[in-house]
Amino acid sequence: MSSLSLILKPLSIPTFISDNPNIKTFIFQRNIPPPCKSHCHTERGHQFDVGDTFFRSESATARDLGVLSAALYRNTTGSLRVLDAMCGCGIRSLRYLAEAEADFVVANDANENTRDIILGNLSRVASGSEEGKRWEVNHLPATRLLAECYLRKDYFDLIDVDSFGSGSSYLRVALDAVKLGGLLYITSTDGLSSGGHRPQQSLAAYGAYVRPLPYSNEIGLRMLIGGAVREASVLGYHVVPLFSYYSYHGPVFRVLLQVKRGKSLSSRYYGFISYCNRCGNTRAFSWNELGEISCPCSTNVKRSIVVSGPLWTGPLHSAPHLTEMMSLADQWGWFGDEEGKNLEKLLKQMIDESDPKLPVGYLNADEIASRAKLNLPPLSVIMNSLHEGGYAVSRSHIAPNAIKTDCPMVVCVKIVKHLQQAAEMSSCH
Ligand SMILES: C[S@@+](CC[C@H](N)C(=O)[O-])C[C@H]1O[C@@H](n2cnc3c(N)ncnc32)[C@H](O)[C@@H]1O
Repeated sequence: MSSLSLILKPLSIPTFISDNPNIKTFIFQRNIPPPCKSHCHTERGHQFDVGDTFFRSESATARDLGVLSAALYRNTTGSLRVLDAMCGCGIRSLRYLAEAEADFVVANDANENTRDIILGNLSRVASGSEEGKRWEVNHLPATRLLAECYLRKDYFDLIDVDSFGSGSSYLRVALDAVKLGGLLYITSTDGLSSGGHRPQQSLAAYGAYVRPLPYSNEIGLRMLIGGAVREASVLGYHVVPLFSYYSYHGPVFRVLLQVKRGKSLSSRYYGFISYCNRCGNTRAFSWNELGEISCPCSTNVKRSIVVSGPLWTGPLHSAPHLTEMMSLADQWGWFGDEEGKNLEKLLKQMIDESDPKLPVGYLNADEIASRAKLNLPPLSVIMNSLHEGGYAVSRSHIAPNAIKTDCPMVVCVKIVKHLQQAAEMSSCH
């Protein structure tokens, strides 16, 4: 220990910050949370330092969703070991420890320069210390860390992979290292592939040939889940999406999957999606029907139908899981402020989207308007009419200016025209 730190020892001033590594060690050994040093942020009441690490405050919602699910998992199973494979400044690890009360968290980031920032932030969790073995910090490439965990049979309840790009190269190793019944929180930021602009890339990453469809951001989620379904199936597992979340900041596609024993490559929820440019009809179908793709409206199938797949065609969320997330967030008092209201709205929309009658995709208001050749009334008015007509309908959390419905586009266009006529007639009277 340096003479300087010896001099400072009796003072043990928590507000003292020094670049001298000996003094820093002294502070950590006493488990006194050092104050935030630079680039301070606060999220859900936790103050933390981001330094020069990669951090986006816009990802707070994705972190909220992960923490709620982790806490629910812990409440159900009684334990929670988390591997935060790409932790940046360690904010997720901190929140899994403090809010979800994880028993143990591995905070990993390949970039060694993040170490001091992560250590500083995790030491803010009152009962945590590296020595106390409630958390540890690593700097390995995520694939290597996950493979080593698997080889040691050190399985985790929750593996969070907050990667850049398609994220597909982490799927197999993450599936290997997660417990059966455990959770995988995976990411893609590959908006070009979901838009259908790089079908070769989506084929390489997820085994799905994706072409441009009007609900590309939902396709991004289905592509990611489909890739996980395929990888899980190789290992004899299947995955169930507990929620799927799209954020236009990035864009970022995030999916929380529960991993279970038994294969799931059945045609029920894994197949192809076709969209007819002529009538706007979307259809999900299995590989058995690949030879007979058609649309009732179409005379020239080849020209007017776009097909993508294979992808996940099943539910994007589990409504019971989302309902539990809602009540936990409410119990934690999260819905009080502006940010909380947005989260509450998001969870409600996701629950509405989980109606099993709702098909794949959504109808964009602009597309309905251009097919009807008129300005649309508010979406809430259209949704009421669709409800009255006996159709299932909800908003989409993915596209604010769209609706999900089992009403075919042609019928929807007729309803909109009818609404317009009714509005014109009532204005004449
Ligand atoms: C999107 S950021 C993580 C943000 C963080 N999870 C959060 O919520 O603030 C991705 C992080 O992964 C790290 N990274 C990139 N490639 C990696 C790899 N192959 N293995 C582990 N970490 C990696 C980067 O250094 C970066 O900090």
